[in-house]
Amino acid sequence: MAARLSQRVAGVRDLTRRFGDRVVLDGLDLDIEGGEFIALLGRSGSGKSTLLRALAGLDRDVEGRLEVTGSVAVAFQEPRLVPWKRVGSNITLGLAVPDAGERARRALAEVGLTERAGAWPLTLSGGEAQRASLARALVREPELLLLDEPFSALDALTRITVHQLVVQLWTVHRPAVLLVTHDVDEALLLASRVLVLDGGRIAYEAAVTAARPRHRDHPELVSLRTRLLTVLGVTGDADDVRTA
Ligand SMILES: Nc1ncnc2c1ncn2[C@@H]1O[C@H](COP(=O)(O)OP(=O)(O)OP(=O)(O)O)[C@@H](O)[C@H]1O
Repeated sequence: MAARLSQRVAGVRDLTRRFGDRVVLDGLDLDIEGGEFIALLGRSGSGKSTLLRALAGLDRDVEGRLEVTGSVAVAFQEPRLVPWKRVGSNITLGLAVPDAGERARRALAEVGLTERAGAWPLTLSGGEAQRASLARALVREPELLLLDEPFSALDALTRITVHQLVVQLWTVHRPAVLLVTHDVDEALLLASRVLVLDGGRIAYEAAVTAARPRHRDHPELVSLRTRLLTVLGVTGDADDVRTA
């Protein structure tokens, strides 16, 4: 897929989402440029998944303007593989292109799952299932990849491996990425722009310019981490970077 840097793939203006009397998104504005890697932080219940669902076209009850110009793929916290289809068939489920099989083969190879193409989803480890979920998203060659806490259920070591994989896939394919996460360090290690959702709007944003692969002790990340924890209202041990 060709790089589509600097071309807007999504534009959101005055986006509002109410659930009964509760206003979760309150006139939110956001532009997503082609090829950028955004991490979206915010306290639990601040509306991160609600925004992601709106961008994915999964919520028709939002008010305001929402323009998504590129193709979109989503990966969720749980891999959501269909248990009665083998891994290879899961990757291309609903994909109506003539070269679906070849695309699936390539995508599985990219996430290191060639050997598991014929396996049943329930026999995969958590990390393998999440990699299959990434392959299913990639095979659609999205211009906007929406990731809703896809790493949060993984153990620490697997999470590091999958982080590296995501950066590698992003570097090669260059979709714009919107990653919802609770983890400030994850946001700083991966993203080129970090947003904080609060009060129904983007309350804070910062660019992250450090070269990848990044180390959490990089001075830019250290200073951004402190700022983000303050914005998120996290007090106490500064090493405790999970916000919920
Ligand atoms: N379908 C729904 N009906 C009623 N309320 C909802 C619905 N979906 C979300 N909400 C409410 O909207 C608020 C924001 O939810 P959302 O899942 O977007 O938050 P979040 O920031 O992703 O939270 P978390 O970090 O805990 O996953 C919550 O208070 C939630 O209860």
